[in-house]
Amino acid sequence: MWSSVANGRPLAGTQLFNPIEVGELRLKHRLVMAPLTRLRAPGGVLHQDWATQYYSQRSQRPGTLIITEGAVPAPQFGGIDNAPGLWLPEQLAAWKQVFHCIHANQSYVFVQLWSAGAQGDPATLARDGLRYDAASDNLYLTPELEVKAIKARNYQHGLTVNEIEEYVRGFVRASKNCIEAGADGVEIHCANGYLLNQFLDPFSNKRTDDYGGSISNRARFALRIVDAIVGAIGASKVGVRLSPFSSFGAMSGARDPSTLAQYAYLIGELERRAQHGQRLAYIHLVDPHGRDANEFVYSVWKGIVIRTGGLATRPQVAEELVKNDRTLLGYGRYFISNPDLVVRVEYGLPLTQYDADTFCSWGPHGYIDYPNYKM
Ligand SMILES: Cc1cc2nc3c(=O)[nH]c(=O)nc-3n(C[C@H](O)[C@H](O)[C@H](O)COP(=O)(O)O)c2cc1C
Repeated sequence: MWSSVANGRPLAGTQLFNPIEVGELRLKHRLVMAPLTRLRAPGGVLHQDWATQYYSQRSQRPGTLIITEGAVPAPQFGGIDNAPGLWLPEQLAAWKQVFHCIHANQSYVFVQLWSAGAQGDPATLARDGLRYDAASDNLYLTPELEVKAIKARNYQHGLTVNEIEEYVRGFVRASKNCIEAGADGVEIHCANGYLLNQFLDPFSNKRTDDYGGSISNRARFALRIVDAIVGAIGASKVGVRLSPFSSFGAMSGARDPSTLAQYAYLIGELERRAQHGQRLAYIHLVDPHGRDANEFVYSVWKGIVIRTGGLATRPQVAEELVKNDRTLLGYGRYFISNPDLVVRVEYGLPLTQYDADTFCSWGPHGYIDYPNYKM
């Protein structure tokens, strides 16, 4: 039923399997489950049985850090049907079960906080009486989104300063909800072309106020959110995800000459806060194919770094990256199809190939029916 791909090189005995401290947590190894949207949460409520089983399977190795799929702090943050939410009691009750089963495995969980912005669906938002938010008015990421917005008469809306403050409050409320429900922390999603990335990128941010125009202004929204969440739950419970050189979601990536400066500034600001006693748990980078571009992070940021992208089939790259003593490795797609990925990477066991058609489909197939490796 499932096909497999060779893995090959066991990473047992490398630094990947040495324990490490991340915030207040002591992980037993450095292989992290990257955030993976599965869109199986109608009304924003995770399926009680499937979701607990899914996360329980993937946290089976004690001491693993799980970063959850992107979760939406409030309806206005979304526009993506079946993404889990963080505002209703029934949504939080379902999350509570998930956290409980991860902890029962002696593993840990950070919830990814997601705001789609212009990557939300303007028609879905219009159906629910919600704005189609972004950094700037009518500056569509793609011609397809423009057509959709016009058809739905829900034109792209650049956030006002008051609305920015509403978002900040929404992020804080959701972070507190996560901690109260038992999560170990939250990851702020500033990557992959979603709302906070849209503010960072000069292609999608043409604002002329305090939130646009200069590198420091474009970073202001992300830093406001970091500071507000840190004030609410503490720096050691907060991570930030960035994708500096990725063009996913129509972002500029390596095409814009200010990308390196933009992210060096933002990460430098996070390091400055760290040196004043507010060190975040980690910075999580989505690596582009030529991953060397992200090496600058180590000269700016002195805390924990997670590197994600294409590592499952390239164990030699993983081995090289993890030689750095403050690096953890994130695995995405192959964690979907290999619930026991940690042991497979450890011993170089074959990997089950993932089925992309079931990444965001409905039902338990491709979600909780991938098997452990049979020795
Ligand atoms: C089905 C799917 C869903 C994803 N959902 C998210 C998400 O919710 N948040 C996020 O930051 N990245 C998301 N990603 C990106 C992954 O976290 C990861 O960066 C990417 O898959 C590259 O890692 P990999 O090569 O190990 O798969 C998703 C990727 C896939 C394939």
